[in-house]
Amino acid sequence: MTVQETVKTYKNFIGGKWLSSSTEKVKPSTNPANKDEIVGYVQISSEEDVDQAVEAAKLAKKSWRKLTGAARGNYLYKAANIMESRLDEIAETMTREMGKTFPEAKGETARGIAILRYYAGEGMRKTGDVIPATDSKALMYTDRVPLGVVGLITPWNFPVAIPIWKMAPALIYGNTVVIKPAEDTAVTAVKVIECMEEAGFPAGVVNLVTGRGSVVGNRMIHHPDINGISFTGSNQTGKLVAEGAIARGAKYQLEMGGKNPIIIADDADVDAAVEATISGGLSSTGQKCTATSRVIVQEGIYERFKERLIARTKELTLGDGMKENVYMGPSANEGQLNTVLSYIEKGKAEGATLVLGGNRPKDPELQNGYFVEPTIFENVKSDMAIAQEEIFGPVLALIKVDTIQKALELANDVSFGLSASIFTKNIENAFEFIDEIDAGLVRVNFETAGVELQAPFGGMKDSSSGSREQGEAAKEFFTSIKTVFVKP
Ligand SMILES: NC(=O)C1=CN([C@@H]2O[C@H](COP(=O)(O)OP(=O)(O)OC[C@H]3O[C@@H](n4cnc5c(N)ncnc54)[C@H](O)[C@@H]3O)[C@@H](O)[C@H]2O)C=CC1
Ligand SMILES: O=C(O)CCC(=O)C(=O)O
Repeated sequence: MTVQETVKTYKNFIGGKWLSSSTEKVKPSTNPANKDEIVGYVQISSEEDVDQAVEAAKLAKKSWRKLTGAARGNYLYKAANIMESRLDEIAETMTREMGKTFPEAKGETARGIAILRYYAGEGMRKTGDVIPATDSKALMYTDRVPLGVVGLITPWNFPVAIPIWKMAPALIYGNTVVIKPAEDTAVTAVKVIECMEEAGFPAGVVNLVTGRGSVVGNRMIHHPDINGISFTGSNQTGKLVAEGAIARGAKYQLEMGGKNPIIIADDADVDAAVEATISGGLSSTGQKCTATSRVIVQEGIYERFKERLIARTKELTLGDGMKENVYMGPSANEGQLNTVLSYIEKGKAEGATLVLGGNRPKDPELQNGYFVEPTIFENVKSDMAIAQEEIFGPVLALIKVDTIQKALELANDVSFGLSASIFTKNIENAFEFIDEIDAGLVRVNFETAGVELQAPFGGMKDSSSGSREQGEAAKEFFTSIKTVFVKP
């Protein structure tokens, strides 16, 4: 391919060095708001590049593990400070690479910095317990030890937060890392790794290899020296990660899709419920695994809620996320746009009523990007594809119900179980919802999206492999427990 000289080429980071792939091939990472704009070129790496990165991580693991937690934490603190000094630049790269608005990208980068600091502090916290032994002279205790080399496969929808919420706990608990970011957001990932390089992490502790999932990701799944794999992305790829990891006895962790319900009870605060539905369903162009998509509304409030939702959604500005006052950017890539458009067609074909949007916008300024209008359907039945399958786009499906019991039943009538929310002033309804809902993240009078970095995050049913990320829960995946018995 012809490479534009003025656009920077970004390399892999292996064993503390920036290296071109053995394929000598690069690919452009483009702006979904303007597909002619190339943000940077990234390496199309080979299996050999992965092998080299794993070898570097293997070589580094002993001395990294031997450092104290506090010493490892200092590297994370330094990386956080460096990232903070580059916050706007990294956020701008994120907006240009995947389309979310600049304020959202800044918020996410700030979240990445906070995650680094949270786990830096974790280096000073306890790694085990003393347990009474049956022998009164013996000391019995547990200690958390690292897995060794961990492979991290990350998606494009949170190009800073997800890589960091996997890397930071992996590193603080003493693992070395090989990360493969999504191709669409590889430049942003490189910039995060640059901050870690500048923080002075020893060579081989952090390695980055960019490229195709089917090559780089696949090699990571099957590499005999990768002791654990943490993955976020589609259910389809998640299954491959699980199968490959089980086949060779490696530990794995999957965070996958969602089809998240919000229940609006008759007694809900309509304005608050509408704002939460918009924020949960349409911010980041609906491209969050925690995004709201099934909007289950009790009949007494239905018309008021619907009218207000439509009116507020009409006010949202669609456009290039770098422009001021834009609420919603484009879909992150052409495939994603086509997926969203095909679900809109399916919704119409299945008999749901389109009440807003449903098309690509007509604005001439938006013709060169992957834009789609915020879309609302009503008369949606729970078994329709738009109510069952993850769309990952700005599409809301309104389902009318007569009772809260019916709302709860429908909220659970889906194969996913990531997040769920209810808007109600009735405490009994709220607690019944908390009790009954099959979801890993449960909200009352708050949107379905957004996570707290210090709390466990993960889903039930098809949304995850059952493990939890973030907060203290990350320790479960990134460490093994040694039970020690010492007899003098
Ligand atoms: N849970 C979440 O946060 C996410 C969910 N998705 C869902 O997945 C759909 C498709 O998006 P994609 O980007 O195609 O997801 P994906 O699952 O293909 O990509 C996620 C990561 O897996 C890698 N990958 C792809 N194929 C692989 C393979 N054979 N072996 C190992 N790694 C592989 C990708 O390169 C990327 O780094 C979206 O429409 C959405 O429904 C996508 C991204 C994030
Ligand atoms: O809602 C969030 O902030 C995180 C969502 C998430 O983890 C994802 O979409 O992959």
